[in-house]
Amino acid sequence: MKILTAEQIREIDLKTTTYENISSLELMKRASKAFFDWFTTRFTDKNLPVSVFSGTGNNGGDGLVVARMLQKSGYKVNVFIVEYSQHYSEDCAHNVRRAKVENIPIKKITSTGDLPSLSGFEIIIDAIFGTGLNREVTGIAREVIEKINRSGKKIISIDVPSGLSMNGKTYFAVHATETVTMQIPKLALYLPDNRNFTGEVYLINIGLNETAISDAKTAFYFITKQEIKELLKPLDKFAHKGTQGHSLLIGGSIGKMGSVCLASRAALKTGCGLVTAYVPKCGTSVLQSAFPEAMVVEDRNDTHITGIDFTIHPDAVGAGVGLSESPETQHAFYRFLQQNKSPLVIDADGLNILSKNKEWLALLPSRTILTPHPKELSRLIGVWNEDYDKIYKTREFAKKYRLIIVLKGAYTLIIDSENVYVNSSGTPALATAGSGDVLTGIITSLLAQGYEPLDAAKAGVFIHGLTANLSATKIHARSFTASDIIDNIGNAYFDIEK
Ligand SMILES: NC(=O)C1=CN([C@@H]2O[C@H](COP(=O)(O)OP(=O)(O)OC[C@H]3O[C@@H](n4cnc5c(N)ncnc54)[C@H](OP(=O)(O)O)[C@@H]3O)[C@@H](O)[C@H]2O)[C@H](O)CC1
Ligand SMILES: [K+]
Repeated sequence: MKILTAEQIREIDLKTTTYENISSLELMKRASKAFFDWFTTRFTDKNLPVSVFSGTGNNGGDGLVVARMLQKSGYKVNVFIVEYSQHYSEDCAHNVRRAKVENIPIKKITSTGDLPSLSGFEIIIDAIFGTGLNREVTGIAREVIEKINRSGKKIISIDVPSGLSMNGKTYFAVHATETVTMQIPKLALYLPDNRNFTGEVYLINIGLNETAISDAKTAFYFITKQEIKELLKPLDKFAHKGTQGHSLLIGGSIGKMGSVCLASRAALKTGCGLVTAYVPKCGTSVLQSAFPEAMVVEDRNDTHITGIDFTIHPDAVGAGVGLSESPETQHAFYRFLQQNKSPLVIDADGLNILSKNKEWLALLPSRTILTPHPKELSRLIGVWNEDYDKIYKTREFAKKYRLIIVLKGAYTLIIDSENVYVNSSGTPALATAGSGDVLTGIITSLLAQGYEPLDAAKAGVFIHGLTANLSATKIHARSFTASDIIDNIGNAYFDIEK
């Protein structure tokens, strides 16, 4: 699914009205009806007093249409027009007139004295600014947003939280509980810096013209379940362990053997046929008892890896989990990188070793997958000012070394030399020890099964996140563990293939 800019969305609006011969008012009604349907399926108590804060543009127009629909269906609605401009868009002005005819309580807010008390409302619908925001919020609009943010009420933002910048850092905006955006994902809605403004983000279909959308060019994409369903290979009925790929996980050191167990279990649960773990001697009995399905090749050293030598021919390698950064391990890792030709995933200490030896990045096979969290990324590419800067620097880095970067976060990003993919699955429950080790195992397994690296990264990240969505009502987010991720990989496959 494409992620587009505000300008591109405005263009698609225009094309939709032209191609389908409908007015912009009709399109506004379509968008508002989609929001109304979303809202009324969640908030069924019509006695719940709702306040709609509308601006003077088309976002405000949406708010007014929604207010009219809510009142018509029996909800108690009050509209407050935040008159930050004397200029009303045509469609907004039309709906102000209609709302007055329909006796909807409307109050204009033009100065501080007009600020209403919010104590009587349970829900605030934020329709002050949408994607037309083009400068910092000041004046009465700022005062209203400050008051809304202090109210402690549930705030549902139409399209985007008012004040959210579409193409740079946002310093001030509505702190929405939920944001219900019109069909096209906007990058700003999925950036870590903006998490406090967007709340939970929902996409609603408003029937924009598909041709207009497909004509739009972008380098930003939103990974959807449908896309992953289409890229998953069917299981060959004559499959046997020799044909389903052989994953090799390299890592572990004294006290950090669990990471290799988790990565190895995850690899097998993701469907590869064979798993081998390359570990220091201290890890052999740990692996063999914790995860008997894995084969083990042990290093000559007891506590950490000092020479990565093996005779097997893995279809993919996942290296770095629990590896440690001891000098002998670094040297062993260097020699491994010099001779490795298998598709490769590098995580954790493997990334930190690369950060200390950046010239080794040139040894990585093309389309090697690195899976840093933001701290590990900053050690690789240096610091960044804000999320947009981070994305562009990461894409440059991916381009320079022909890599795929899986940048873990609330919305994990997958960045290669051209494009940026935003993962749509996952919950905060994934922020748990070993979650990254499991992701390494999942992606290594998909690589071993023959998926192209970019597909392996996208499917791996989506499946990893989906396990948390599927567990959300069964396992409390606080007690969701890395092993729960592994135990739910099969359920994720069922859910995707459904
Ligand atoms: N396809 C869709 O997604 C559809 C979305 N719709 C809704 O339309 C809005 C976008 O509406 P737009 O009229 O372009 O702009 P806004 O309503 O977001 O803003 C209104 C005007 O406010 C001015 N502005 C911008 N920044 C500020 C500021 N900081 N302070 C004061 N005023 C500001 C600006 O006008 P200027 O002339 O002053 O530049 C804005 O135009 C979208 O978000 C959806 O909610 C459609 O309803 C249907 C299709
Ligand atoms: K809004």
